[in-house]
Amino acid sequence: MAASFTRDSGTQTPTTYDRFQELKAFDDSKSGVKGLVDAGITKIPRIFRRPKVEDHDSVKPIPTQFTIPVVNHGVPRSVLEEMLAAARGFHELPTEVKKSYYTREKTKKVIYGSNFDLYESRFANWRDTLFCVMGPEPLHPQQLPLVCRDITMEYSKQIHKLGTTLFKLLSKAIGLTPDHLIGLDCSKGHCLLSHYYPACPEPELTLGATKHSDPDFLTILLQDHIGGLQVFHQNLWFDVPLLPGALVVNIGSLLQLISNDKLLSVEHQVLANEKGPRVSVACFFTPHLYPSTRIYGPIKELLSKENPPLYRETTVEDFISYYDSKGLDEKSALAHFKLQPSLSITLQLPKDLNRFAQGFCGTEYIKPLREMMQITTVTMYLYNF
Ligand SMILES: O=C(O)CCC(=O)C(=O)O
Ligand SMILES: [Fe+2]
Repeated sequence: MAASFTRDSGTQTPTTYDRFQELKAFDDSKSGVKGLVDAGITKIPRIFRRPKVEDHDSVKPIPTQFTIPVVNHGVPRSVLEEMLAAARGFHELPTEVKKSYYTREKTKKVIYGSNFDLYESRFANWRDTLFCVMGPEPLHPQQLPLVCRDITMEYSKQIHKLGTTLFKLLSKAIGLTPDHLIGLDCSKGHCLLSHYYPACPEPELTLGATKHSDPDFLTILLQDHIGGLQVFHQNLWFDVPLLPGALVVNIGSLLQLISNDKLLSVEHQVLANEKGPRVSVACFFTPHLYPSTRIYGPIKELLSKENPPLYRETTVEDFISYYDSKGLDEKSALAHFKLQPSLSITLQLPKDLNRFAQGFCGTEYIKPLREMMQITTVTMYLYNF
């Protein structure tokens, strides 16, 4: 029995409850957050309650100097509208139909679920998702639910083309040849996540999506007219303005890593809302959808004496499993891959080697030192005089 401890949001009163059992009951229902809303709940279950944080209150409208650049994307408006309608159509199918796609098995290409990190996260998000792996192996259309089949294939094709163009522009923007990022397989794998954020009876107590940066190269996001997407910039939350027909493009943390911080990923969250449902469709360009032996690290052509590597190299598997192990949490996973300057410490040891033997300089000493200074490498010079 995994009883855990939580704080009753708003009241600071500690309460204990069997969180695991509640998560499992929700998971076993296979009907997602929409199932709860359809059942007529008027209070959100405890598993969705977020701990109180201050930055939630500091939402500011975007000042003029933070306007988001707008460019022509070339995807017909009708394709965007049909994709949103079909995503909504799927989530509004009878639960019995959706259940056949409900799984936590990550190897499936079409997955309906709620909170991929349900058992790892500190609180569950108020949203359900249909996840479809679209490339590099073309998905067989028959695997898609009929209600969104044709438009998903078309949308995927158009967005993949747009993504390829963006990778060429981004390569040039950071001083590489146009095909450099594509040569690193940045556009090779892509998936679509059709999110559904049902109307929430207590929106201020939870979130549609917890603060995170996307663990991919690039995300192209289509959202409907409801709003709620916010980006974290200079320690403040900013609403992403709703621009009908626009697609939001976010740099993911893997592109930040390989560009050695020339391109920065953006932390974002989605507020829960009373007026939903809100629908969005995110396209992730990511290498974790197919077997890859590539090692990703800062691109050599971007490095110099003045620009040393800021991140260590990683396999795709390690990168994704680190994200998966901690869920869509509020800490940046990229910090885990950051190289820390190594530090040399000179210790003058007393002649009496007994002190050494007693652990003056043993692991008991080094471990807290590492933690305190957050360093990964300690070089020690031992003197004996
Ligand atoms: O629904 C949105 O606007 C954002 C979705 C998102 O952040 C994601 O899929 O990673
Ligand atoms: Fe995201």
